[in-house]
Amino acid sequence: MKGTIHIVVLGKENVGKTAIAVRFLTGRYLTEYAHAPEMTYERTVHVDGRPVPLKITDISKQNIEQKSMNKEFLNKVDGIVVVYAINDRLSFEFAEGICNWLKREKKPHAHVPVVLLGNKSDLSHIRCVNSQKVEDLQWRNDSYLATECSASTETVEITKVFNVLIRKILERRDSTLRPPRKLSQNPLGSPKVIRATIKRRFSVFTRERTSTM
Ligand SMILES: Nc1nc2c(ncn2[C@@H]2O[C@H](COP(=O)(O)OP(=O)(O)OP(=O)(O)O)[C@@H](O)[C@H]2O)c(=O)[nH]1
Repeated sequence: MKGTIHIVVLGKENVGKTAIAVRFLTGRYLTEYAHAPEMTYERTVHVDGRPVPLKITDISKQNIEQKSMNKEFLNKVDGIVVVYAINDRLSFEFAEGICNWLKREKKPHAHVPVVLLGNKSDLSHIRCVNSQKVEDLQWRNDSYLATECSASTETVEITKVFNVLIRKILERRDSTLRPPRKLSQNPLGSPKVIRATIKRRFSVFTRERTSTM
């Protein structure tokens, strides 16, 4: 569909990538999900009352490694969610590895926003990754955000995260579509500015002349 936003969800196996995508798109949690190297879901969602055609691709670990060879991959995505589970240290290290890879590879696409999302926050009693949660969901460096959620217990937090990401993508897209600002007809500026500049220049001569008298 024209104007479709494409978000990819990356991360180690079993961290809840499918659960997060399904939770956001349907509001439901199913406990067991089919394990596939790559799943794509398409749906129109509404953000701030605006209909947004959305495609979410959930990519498994072995497929990410293949994708990293593919230089075209980042050209085609609008936003990235990197998921780890807060009770799985290795999944966090894997997610960090993806973020570092993205930093290196996406240099020409530095505007692609990335969310680092710690899932399974309902398992905080067996947490082994420090909390990354930020209540206000503020972007760092304008294109990076880290927070946590639980696909098993609630929809609100996941919806917030995706909405913040979609808003950021739309903002970027709208600003590139906006026509360039009209430059002033006169390269020197408006008549008022020109008059003020001339007056300033002449006042120097007047002062110099009076001081020699
Ligand atoms: N406690 C808890 N379990 C979760 C949560 N999200 C997902 N799970 C469970 O974690 C397991 C893996 O979830 P998936 O969504 O299949 O994970 P995935 O990352 O897509 O896994 P792959 O398809 O193997 O890459 C399932 O048994 C889910 O029920 C969560 O927020 N809390």
